[in-house]
Amino acid sequence: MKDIKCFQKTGNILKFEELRAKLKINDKNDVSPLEIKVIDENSEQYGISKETLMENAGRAVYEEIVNLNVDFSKTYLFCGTGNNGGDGFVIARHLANNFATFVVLIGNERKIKTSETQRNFNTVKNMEFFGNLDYANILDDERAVELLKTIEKELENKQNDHILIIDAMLGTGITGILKNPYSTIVDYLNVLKSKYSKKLKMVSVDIQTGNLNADLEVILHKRKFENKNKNFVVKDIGIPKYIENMVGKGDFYLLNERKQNSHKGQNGNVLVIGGSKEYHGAPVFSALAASKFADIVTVASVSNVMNTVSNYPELMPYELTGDYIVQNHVDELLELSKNYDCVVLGSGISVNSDTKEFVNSYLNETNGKVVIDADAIKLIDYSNFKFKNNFIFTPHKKEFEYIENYIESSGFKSTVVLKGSLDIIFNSNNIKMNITGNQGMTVGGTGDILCGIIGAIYACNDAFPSACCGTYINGYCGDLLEKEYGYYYNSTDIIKILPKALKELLY
Ligand SMILES: NC(=O)C1=CN([C@@H]2O[C@H](COP(=O)(O)OP(=O)(O)OC[C@H]3O[C@@H](n4cnc5c(N)ncnc54)[C@H](O)[C@@H]3O)[C@@H](O)[C@H]2O)[C@H](O)CC1
Ligand SMILES: [K+]
Repeated sequence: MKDIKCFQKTGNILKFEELRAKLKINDKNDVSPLEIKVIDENSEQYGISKETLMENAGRAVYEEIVNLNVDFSKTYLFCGTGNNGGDGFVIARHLANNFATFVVLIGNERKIKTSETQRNFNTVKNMEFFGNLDYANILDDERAVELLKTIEKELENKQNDHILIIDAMLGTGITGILKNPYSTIVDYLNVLKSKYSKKLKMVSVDIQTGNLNADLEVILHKRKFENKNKNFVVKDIGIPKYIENMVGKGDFYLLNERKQNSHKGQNGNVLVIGGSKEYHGAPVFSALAASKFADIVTVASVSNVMNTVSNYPELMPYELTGDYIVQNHVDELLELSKNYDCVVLGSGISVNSDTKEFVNSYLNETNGKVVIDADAIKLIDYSNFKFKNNFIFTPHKKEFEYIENYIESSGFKSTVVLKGSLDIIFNSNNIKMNITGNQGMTVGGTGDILCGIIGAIYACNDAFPSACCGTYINGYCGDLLEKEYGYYYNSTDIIKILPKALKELLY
């Protein structure tokens, strides 16, 4: 296992708590299978390993079995090849020291899904070798029925004995309807349960498999939307609370997969609106960053910016009249925006009064996705502004002061990335922090790059995961560069290393 990074105390951690309190965001009670996958992955990165989680999970279920206070004459563990089965192997290890234990693996021994499950499976096999437990492998219905018949005989013959079935077949990884031999096993077990309700106890690990009529669900870490049993207990498996607040590699599971066999434009069209007579580099940084991820990136700006854009054939130019982007351009740019999945607005746009009018009219009228950065944040007339849910703001500390007063209002529907040594990403329902990045990133242009990356991801994804993953990627690029060059890198280096970061982080 890799080392766990130790966080440094920064002022932003207090800000995080303050914002969380203001937004009244509590820990979630019920989670989806995808959310649990994110938590597991981030736990590995920032807290405890998946192996330890599996050990804690198995141990927690074992303790619940002991709590039943029944002297089982035999315990059977039905285990799948995924991590739910892995939890089952851990339980078997604990059970076998106290009860007659029989482990059943459903599926091919060579197709065990993860290293942590494999490790626990190997131990079970060793225990079989030394006679500490019994083991059988089931590949089809026929073998399953044969074994279930022997269990039925035991229930018939031994009048006063109790038998325990542990369901470690499938957990959060189940997709679609139950396949054979699982469905045959579940149906048969349900028949046995109805015939021998007193003598047979069935306990499900995490989630009961299919419509298994379990006596108890021992749920791990948090309730899942799939948990249906009236009898359940939620067991802690040692995931530190802060993990759920961290952006990590697990968050990338929340992004849509890049479309295979796709044609141009299906993986995002981004329009960057920014730049002015004075600032020509900023929108180009945003656009170049976006172009590493999106299919088509256009820069709409004034002629001065077009000169810079023309050095990069990967960018499409759209030239506007005059020296600044102003109110006169509103209709034209609203029309142009309709051809794009996401607009990145603000880099280098400057702060004159005509531009202010443009920014306010444009944001008032657009219904599209917009990432709002830099000067655009300063120019908004907040007293007449709607924080729409398709807006992502990317302010630094000073720019955030414009927004902060509005976040408690019920009309606050936007997503915000508050940049800092510890970035805080939030909307009205979620809040997370990101710790990638380093001092080298104080160099000019990193903010422009950040909003470009977020815009490109947002073109094909939801706002909150886009904001989280974009922020993580930007800092991750800095961390890759720091490893090689210390703090001696600039924004062009970040853009150059972006493809490597994307390759490493996207699933
Ligand atoms: N934080 C936690 O809560 C932890 C939970 N743990 C346990 O891990 C499982 C989830 O494990 P995973 O490997 O993702 O999935 P499964 O074990 O559920 O199996 C997936 C496996 O099953 C096959 N499959 C999927 N659908 C079907 C179907 N309809 N019919 C038949 N077979 C199916 C497919 O091959 C999949 O690969 C969680 O529930 C917990 O028990 C960790 O141990 C600790 C942390
Ligand atoms: K299960």
